[in-house]
Amino acid sequence: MSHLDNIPSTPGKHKPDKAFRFHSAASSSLSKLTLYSTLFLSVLLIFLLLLSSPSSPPSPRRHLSTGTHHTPLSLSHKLIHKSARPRSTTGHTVLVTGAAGFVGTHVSLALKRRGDGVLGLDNFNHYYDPTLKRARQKILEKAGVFIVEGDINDKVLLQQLFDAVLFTHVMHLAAQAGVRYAMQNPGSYIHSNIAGFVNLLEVSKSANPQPAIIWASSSSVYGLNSKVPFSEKDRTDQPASLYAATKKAGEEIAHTYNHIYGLSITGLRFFTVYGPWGRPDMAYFFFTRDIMKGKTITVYESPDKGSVARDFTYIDDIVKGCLGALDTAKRSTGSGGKKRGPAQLRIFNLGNTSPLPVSKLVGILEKLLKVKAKKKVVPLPRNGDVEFTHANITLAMRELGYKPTTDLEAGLKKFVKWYLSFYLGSKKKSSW
Ligand SMILES: O=C(O)[C@H]1O[C@H](OP(=O)(O)OP(=O)(O)OC[C@H]2O[C@@H](n3ccc(=O)[nH]c3=O)[C@H](O)[C@@H]2O)[C@H](O)[C@@H](O)[C@@H]1O
Repeated sequence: MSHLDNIPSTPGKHKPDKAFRFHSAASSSLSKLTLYSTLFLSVLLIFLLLLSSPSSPPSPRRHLSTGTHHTPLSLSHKLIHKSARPRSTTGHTVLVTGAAGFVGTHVSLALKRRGDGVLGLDNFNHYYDPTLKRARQKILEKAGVFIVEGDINDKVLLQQLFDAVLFTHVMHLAAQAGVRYAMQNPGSYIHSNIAGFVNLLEVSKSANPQPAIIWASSSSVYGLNSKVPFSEKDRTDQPASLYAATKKAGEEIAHTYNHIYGLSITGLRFFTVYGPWGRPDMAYFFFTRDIMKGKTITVYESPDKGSVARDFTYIDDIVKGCLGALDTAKRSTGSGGKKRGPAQLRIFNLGNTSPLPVSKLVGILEKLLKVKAKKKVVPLPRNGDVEFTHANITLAMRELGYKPTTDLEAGLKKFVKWYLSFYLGSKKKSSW
């Protein structure tokens, strides 16, 4: 018989035996004293805890963070409505996630400038220097775009935003970007690119009316394909990185939400986007920094000693593609979580159609910076990078009116001008 057999399954039904009753009588006054002291101390402790902890009001009343400071909801609401209000009744009302990111900032500005209402959302994470994100936020604030600081995984926050504003569109650009970083921090890709995306779609599908969704997929979904140029009809089932796998998963998830809930969804496969206010984790950006500092850069070459190549695409061209996708997006057909009919589901390549070797990128930077790069050429490591990318953009040209016009040299010239002015205070001012 184990000691557990003496413990009653239901409190109060246990009848103590004689020995137990004797022991109880002898120690009853001591037990009472201990009990009262414990009770008193517990009450005191709870009281002290209540006094010291900040009150955490229920979610609808909590404060929305505006980035640099916390603003009460009432004040945020004013800013939110002002930012999200289109200039005319024909304008769109767009939620831009990842608004303080590279593409997010450019797209938000373009939308606002042409008269659409834009509300930004960004978590200002530290994947790369957040001071750059804060600088982009300042530019957006000047243009009248307000960024709510928060994560796409925060369902309560998203719900608050959707309750406050009837978004016609969501431009979903928040993501964990970067191909190589996926080996260091795989969880962040699942968190943002899968869980965060699902969360956003959940809130969107329940909205009434549902917004149309335009979101950033990636050229990396073509993975190890060797047939070029990459067409939307090609297979995308051999990703070379976890990053690519999460973007591919996003495309399948988009299909599900379109199928079940009638959400109109357009995915855009961006091809190595570069330009002013770009991402410091990308090669063109840190090559510039390192060449300027006289630091050695590592240039990858393919196993056959050929150069690794990318279909580098300039940011202004990408912005036009994003706006084209938004303007041609049809309405979602569902409302309040119920599908009412088939809805639009699209996927487009947004590339430049003229891939160039990374060695060419380095050559252009050397010329623009007037500095000879210290190069170390190494075989492409197994780090998630693919050997080449090349977009077929026929579909985007036809459906979105997409037509890239900036070649790598012209685009890098604008980038270098911005870089020198932003980081070194060069007198040659960049456009914004
Ligand atoms: O097209 C895309 O979808 C992707 O484009 C970029 O990814 P990637 O093309 O790899 O851009 P970079 O990281 O800037 O690399 C550009 C080229 O430089 C090469 N590289 C990179 C780093 C390095 O140290 N040396 C080097 O030669 C890479 O192999 C690649 O060929 C972005 O980082 C991804 O977020 C995006 O999704």
